[in-house]
Formats: sequence, structure tokens, C-alpha cells
Amino acid sequence: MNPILLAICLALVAMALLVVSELRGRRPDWYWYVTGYVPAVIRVVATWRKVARLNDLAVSYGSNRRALGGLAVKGTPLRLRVPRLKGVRPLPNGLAVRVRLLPGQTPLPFIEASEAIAHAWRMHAVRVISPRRGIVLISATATDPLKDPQLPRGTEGTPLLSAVVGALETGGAWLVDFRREPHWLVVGATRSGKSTLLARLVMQLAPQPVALVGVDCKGGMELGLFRKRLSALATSRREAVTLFGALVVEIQRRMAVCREAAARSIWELPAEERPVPVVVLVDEMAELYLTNGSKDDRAEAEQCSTYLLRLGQLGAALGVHLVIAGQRVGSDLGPGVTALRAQLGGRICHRVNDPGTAEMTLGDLHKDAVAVAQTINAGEQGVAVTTADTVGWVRARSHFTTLDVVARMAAQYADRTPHLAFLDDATEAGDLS
Ligand SMILES: Nc1ncnc2c1ncn2[C@@H]1O[C@H](COP(=O)(O)OP(=O)(O)OP(=O)(O)O)[C@@H](O)[C@H]1O
Repeated sequence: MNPILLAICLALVAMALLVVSELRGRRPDWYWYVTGYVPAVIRVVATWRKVARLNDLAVSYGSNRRALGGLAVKGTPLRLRVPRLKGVRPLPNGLAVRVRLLPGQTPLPFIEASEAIAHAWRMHAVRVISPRRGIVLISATATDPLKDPQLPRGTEGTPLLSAVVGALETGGAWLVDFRREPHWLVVGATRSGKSTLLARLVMQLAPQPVALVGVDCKGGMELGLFRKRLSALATSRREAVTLFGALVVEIQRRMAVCREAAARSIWELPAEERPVPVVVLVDEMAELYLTNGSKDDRAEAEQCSTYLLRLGQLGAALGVHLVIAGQRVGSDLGPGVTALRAQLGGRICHRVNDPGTAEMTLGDLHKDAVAVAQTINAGEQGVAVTTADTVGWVRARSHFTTLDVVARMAAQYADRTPHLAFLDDATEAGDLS
């Protein structure tokens, strides 16, 4: 071979390798499209018939009974029909395949076969959903995107009352959007990543025209770090009762304003008349419910529970939003907890210590997500199962931001902290920090 041609070929190969290794580090999605996607599609198409047959995803419309020498014999039908793949499309870290179900089939066997499909296609995980009747969508991810999640591009400048808190397993941004889902329940064992998530929420909401209010009955040790950007902070249940009570009165005032203006929510009011949205962050809900058994203590907990429930029921349209975090959630905390949970449509379940908490957090909405939440291990801090609008639920990981950084950011936006006049009386009377 001509030595010049050889040198050019070698240089081209070296350049290609360099580009690929750069892509791997900087644009993992492109790296996947260039190196992994095509072989994966070939594997999917080549193995589909076998996978379908072995996992009872194929059907036969012939009888499985035959007459052999005058005897009726029952066996496995030979002519199996395999449901058709309706096209494969790339995802940033995997692929998605639509399958048209055959008459008589349901999505359940496909969901149960997820693990087998993941092995056959050599994928990290497979998720099966049914976006519409007669169709299942199989989404496969090639590697665990939550090992080292990168914040997706183009997530700067999120809309009002929404916060990018991390990355989804599907490669998209993990968005907590209070306009779409007004109230959230955040659960996780100790050191599972709850405070980091709350901090991330504060960080994202700090620049927005939103009042942040903290309830941290652990003496304000966690939320106190962001005090400069909080419009109020309650550090005991007594203070929380005062705060919630004032918010309930404010909600009633807002209701009257909306009624007067024939508006069904504050968002239908003219911008200049619209009251500021309030996001109430509660760290450790159990502190609000547990009592020492004394009459006064029980009455205080009941009052607190009633106010919270009212905020949950009425706050959504009136711009009062709840984020309730806790290590565990169960009906043993008090009868108000289950009723409150029904109001908290957004759910985030980190690693939990008891199956009951995972069930309580996700089970009423998505039974299949409970088992997934229980597989999160102690090394996966920040990983959670969260509710998501189009796919029901999804695994996600919060973006790790140190508390120092968030505290600095809270101080930087201190001048944007709205003054909540309806809390003045309580603050002046010393009932609120
Ligand atoms: N998204 C994340 N990515 C990587 N590491 C994380 C993430 N979130 C949390 N961690 C790690 O886990 C540690 C504990 O997190 P965090 O304090 O948020 O947990 P927690 O659930 O609030 O615990 P506690 O209930 O004890 O306050 C953090 O110091 C950090 O090292």
C-alpha cells in the first residue's frame, strides 16, 4: 500500500477515535447514537420473535387440542403469532419500540417480561407502558443514566413556579412544576437525599417572584440556612400552627378577591392584582403529627393537621403550594395523614426503610412503582421514583448541590424575598421567627 495513503488512513482512524472518545465524555447521547444505537436495533429486531415466544407474548388462534389415533391430545399450539414491532426510535440513552397487541392480548405479560427483554437486548433496564389501547411502548435504557446524571441542556430560565431539580432516567429534565401539580410529598430515609432536593427547589425558585415559607421543626437547622430568601420560617409546631392559620386566612381573602373578579383562580386575575404565589416547604412532617400524649399537645397536632389539610384542599387555585417532606409516612402518624396525602398529587419517593412508606407514597397512584422504589439502595443518594404526567412514574436523580452553594444563592436573591403582610401580626406578637 502507498505509504502516504496508509498515513492518511491511520490519521483518519485516529481522528475518528478521538472524536468518539470526546463524545463519550461531553455528549453521551451522541456517543450512544454513533456507537450503540444501530447494534441495539439489530439485536431488538433479530431477537424479537424468540423473546416473544419464550415469554408468552405470542398467541395462537388455532386449537391446542388434536385428535391423535382416536385420542384427544392437549399440547402447545405450533402456529404462534408474534405481535408486530411498529418501529424503533432512538432515545438519548436507549431506544423505544411500539408493539401492536394482537386481539386478546393485554399489556400485563409485556410488563412482566421487562426483565427478560432487558437481558435479551443487553440493556440496563426496560420499561413497558401502554400509551393507548392496543399498543404497548417498550422503552429500553442502555446504561444507568442516574449514575452520574448531567443536567439536560436548555433548562436555564424555567417558567414561573417550576424548578429543574435533576435528571430523569429517560434523559430529560426532572421538573417540579407547581402549576401542573400544585402539592408534593417528598419521602426518604435519613441520608437518602431529601434535604438536597429541597435545597435544589429553593435554589431554582429563589430568583422567581415567589414567596418561600419554611417549616422546619428540627429547630430550623436545615431550612434556616436559606433564611434570607424565606418570607417566614417556623421552627416549632406551635409556630407552624400560627403560620398555617395565617395562610388559611389569606387563602380565604384570596378566595373573596377571586369571587369578586369572577375568577376561578388567581391566574385569571389581572397581573397587577394577582397575589404572590407562596410555596410552603415542610421538613420532617412527622414532627407536626407526633404528640407526647398530653391533651394540649394532641390538640395542637390536630389543629396543625386540620390547617394543612385546608391548605392542601384550597391552596392550589389560590397560589399556595405545599411541599411536605418526611422520613416516613403512615396512617399511624394520625388520621389526617392519609387525607393530606390525597391532596399531594406530586410524589417523590427516595430510598425508604420500610415497605409501608413506599406503598403509602406511591401505592395509591402507581402500584408497579412501589417495588421499583424499594430497589433504591443506600449508595444511590438522590435517586427517587417520582410521578410524571405522561408516563405515570419515572426514576430520577436530583442534581447534587451543596447546601453552602444554595445558602449563598439564597443570600444573593434576598432582595427578591416578598414581604407577606398577612404574617406581620404573628411576627410582631413573637409567634413566628
Ligand atoms: N442527588 C445526589 N447526588 C449525589 N449525592 C447526593 C445527592 N443527594 C444527596 N446526596 C448525598 O447524600 C447526603 C445526604 O443527603 P441529604 O442530606 O439530602 O439527605 P436527607 O434525606 O435529607 O437526610 P436527613 O433526613 O438525615 O436530613 C448528602 O450529603 C450528599 O453527600
